[in-house]
Amino acid sequence: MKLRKLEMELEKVEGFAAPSPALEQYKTPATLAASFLHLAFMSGDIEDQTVYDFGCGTGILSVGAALLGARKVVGFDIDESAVAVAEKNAEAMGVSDRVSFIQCNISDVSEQILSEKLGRADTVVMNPPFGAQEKGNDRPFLASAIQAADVVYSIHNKGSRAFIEKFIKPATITDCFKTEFPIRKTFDFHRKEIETIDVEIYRIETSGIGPD
Ligand SMILES: C[S@@+](CC[C@H](N)C(=O)[O-])C[C@H]1O[C@@H](n2cnc3c(N)ncnc32)[C@H](O)[C@@H]1O
Repeated sequence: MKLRKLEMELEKVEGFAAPSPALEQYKTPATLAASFLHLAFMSGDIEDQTVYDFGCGTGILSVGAALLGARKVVGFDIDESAVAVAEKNAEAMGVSDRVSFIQCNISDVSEQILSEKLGRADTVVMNPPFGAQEKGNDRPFLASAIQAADVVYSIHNKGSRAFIEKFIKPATITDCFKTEFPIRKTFDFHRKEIETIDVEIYRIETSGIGPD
């Protein structure tokens, strides 16, 4: 599927009914979600692959991965109500045969892999909390992602490279793409209708690190 078509499809994905600031529930805009997934697709990390979406929210990245030909997609989110919307989105977008969702804390995913409930994926895609509400909220996402798949795509605040490089060792960053994230006014503390922040998309190779 071409980038523009994917973007148009992802515009149809419903967002959070009552977003939580503590969980940093910002839906990734369709333009950014489409270009993020397209990057992964062009590197051969989506089509025919098993893809996990960490902090899936209402499922925009899960649905997009399925539209780009992922064999199987599993989205994980701590918020039951977000998972319920994600399930409806997958159904409405005609991909529910290949996409499922699990309500859990992301820190518990490697335990589930260890207990073989899940197994490892080929690729993790994620737009984790940036730690704007509580510093370090992105850490459990990175820690679980490098255990869960061979390749990880993750969106972070501009200037995160040194921290990520150190945190994920012995996994390595293979690519970093700079882009913008337009965040619509979602919470009372947001002053502008749209606040655009500079972000970086990282591609990480884990060389098969798995749960200990
Ligand atoms: C920035 S939103 C991204 C949502 C969605 N992936 C998207 O791209 O639109 C981050 C998501 O992480 C989820 N989240 C936050 N902390 C979590 C945790 N400890 N375990 C699982 N999910 C968590 C939130 O509920 C939220 O849906």
